Amino acid sequence: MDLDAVNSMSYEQFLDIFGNIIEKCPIITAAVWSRRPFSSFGEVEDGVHEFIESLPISVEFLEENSHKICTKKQGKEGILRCHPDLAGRELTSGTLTMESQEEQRGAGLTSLTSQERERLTLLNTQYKEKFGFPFVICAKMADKDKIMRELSARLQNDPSVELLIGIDEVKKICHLRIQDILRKGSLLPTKL
Ligand SMILES: NC(=O)N[C@H]1NC(=O)NC1=O
Repeated sequence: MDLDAVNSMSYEQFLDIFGNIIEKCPIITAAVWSRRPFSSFGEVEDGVHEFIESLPISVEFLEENSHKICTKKQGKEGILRCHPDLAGRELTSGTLTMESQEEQRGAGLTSLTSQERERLTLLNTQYKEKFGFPFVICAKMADKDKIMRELSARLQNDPSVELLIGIDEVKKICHLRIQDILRKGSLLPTKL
């Protein structure tokens, strides 16, 4: 299978293969299909990035009777909220997506000591209480020690900064998931 094969896929086939390149957000893949024909696999990724970037993040202040009313626009946060906690409930209950299961296993999160699991759970809870979305990091580019360190450090960030870091991590996860699909399906990219 090559780029021509991908370009000739129905949207159902495209979704079957690329539907989870952004965790539990097949709507993004479904939208990107409209951009065919792709002239490189990088264009699939560009389509994903553009979709994500088009989602709002800003906090708007409206004036009403001289009172400021804050209306949050939460598109990008929604993408982060589709991600499971690292070493969280879904890992324990076996309900992670195949991709996430593999990524978390690779980072050593399936073989934590009970002390490590407790610490990670505590940090994840503190993070979600502060930011309102889960801590997201590209697990394939980390190991359990790096994940703990980053989680502690990122807890200190400002919410607006943390949102951007989280979205950057989502893009890294997406890149590696596409690479994985290409490798497993012998879809070798000519330029990515
Ligand atoms: N919370 C979080 O970072 N989740 C993820 N990271 C990753 O690499 N795969 C995930 O599911």
